[in-house]
Amino acid sequence: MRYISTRGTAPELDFEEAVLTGLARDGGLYVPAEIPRMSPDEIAALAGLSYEEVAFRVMRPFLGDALDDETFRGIIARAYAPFGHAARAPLVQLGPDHFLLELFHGPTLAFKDFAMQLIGQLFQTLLDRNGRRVTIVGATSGDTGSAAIEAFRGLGNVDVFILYPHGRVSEVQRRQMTTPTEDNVHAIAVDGDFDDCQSAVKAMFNDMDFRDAVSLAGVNSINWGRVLAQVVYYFSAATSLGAPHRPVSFTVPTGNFGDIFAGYVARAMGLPIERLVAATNQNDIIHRTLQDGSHRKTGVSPTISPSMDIQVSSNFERVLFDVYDRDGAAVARLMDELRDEGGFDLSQGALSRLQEVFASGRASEEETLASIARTLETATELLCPHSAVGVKVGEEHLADGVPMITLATAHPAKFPDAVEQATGQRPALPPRMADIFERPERVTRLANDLEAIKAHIRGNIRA
Ligand SMILES: Cc1ncc(COP(=O)(O)O)c(C=O)c1O
Ligand SMILES: N[C@@H](CCOP(=O)(O)O)C(=O)O
Repeated sequence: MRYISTRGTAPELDFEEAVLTGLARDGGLYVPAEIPRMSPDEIAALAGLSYEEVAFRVMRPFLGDALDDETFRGIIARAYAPFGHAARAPLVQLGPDHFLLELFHGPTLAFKDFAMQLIGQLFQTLLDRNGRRVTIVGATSGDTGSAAIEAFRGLGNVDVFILYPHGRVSEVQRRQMTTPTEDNVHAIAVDGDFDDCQSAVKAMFNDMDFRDAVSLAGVNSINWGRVLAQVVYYFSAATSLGAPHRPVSFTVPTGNFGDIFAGYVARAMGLPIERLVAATNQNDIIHRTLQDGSHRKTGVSPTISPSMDIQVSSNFERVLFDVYDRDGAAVARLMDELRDEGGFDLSQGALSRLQEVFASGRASEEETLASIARTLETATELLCPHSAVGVKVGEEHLADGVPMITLATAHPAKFPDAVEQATGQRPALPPRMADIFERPERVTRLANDLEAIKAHIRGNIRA
């Protein structure tokens, strides 16, 4: 299995190098040279299997000879053992054709744990066997950072630095990043928004001296391994509702486009997905783009679903690569336009190809609060604001006879203020996290200044 860059000029890599490398050296994102397909019989055989077995069968074809089967099964088993639900990703019914896929039963209560727990185990195995160490630098709007810190805390050959936008994550999210005591993990509060943090991370990858000097690695969805691990729950959910014998649709609360891109990969592998619906909050660049092909940044505005407060959706580049016939030079031109002019227009052909697969919708702040309240009343399900955006948009895309599965991406207790505002109920954290508000915090606040951030990282890597 070979991996190629969406900008066409970086070296092709195998699975191990693609995962450890992160951003391609031409600034692009790695994708498989070809997506492996599963036959209808292979997909049907997944129904009723454990989540871990589905994970093994779905991900195995992407690994090539990077790991033997026994080692990979061990990685999967350790990754999902800490989850608080036997099904890992249970489905609950919201209405006759509407289902909710609960992805918040992992250690940090967000869907990020599905991939990050796996990546943590994968990195340990690959680094130990090669005697390597890396510096992970990540950007977060709240959930990726806490999941990464949880997955890598205490590891001897990994230092982790997480950049989050100061004042723009929930208190629980912040404390999940600032209260771990291990000296290999570092939270950095940046005076900026998530796009600034992500842009700093990409700039560090594009600075070859810095990149090589610190052995930079990435665990944002820049990393192909992150996307791959998220493909699995599309298969587990769809097969439990009758796929491949009947198609299903998914609605995905969307920010950086990583989660919905995983659904796109599942579809390309042969899973019969009729529609992938991107649900955005008022930071709606993806919704606007899918409506009329105009992809324009407008600046990030803070919302009650802060993890989706994103306007530069990193993984959109991966789908552009496909709808531009895998022409890396064309993708590089679009990305240059986005950087230099703040946006670009899709060709009519590219837009039509996107619209064959994707639909979209948005939710205002009021609609998000109403969605939380309504879902509690009609289905006794307490939603986080991101999942509420998804449910509102999912409801608008119900089609007779095709089950709609909306992804519930975080636990409501991570966003208690919004949930209380909508319902009067303040959701409790699980007992193991109950003392998070008493633990001391450790965080460095920095200006949105690339050189200052790099200097801080260099100065805090363990010898
Ligand atoms: C709770 C939650 N929902 C939705 C999203 C959006 O997912 P993606 O960035 O993969 O589009 C995020 C952030 O990634 C998140 O943390
Ligand atoms: N919403 C994310 C943003 C970055 O996520 P990634 O999945 O693209 O790495 C977050 O919570 O940090």
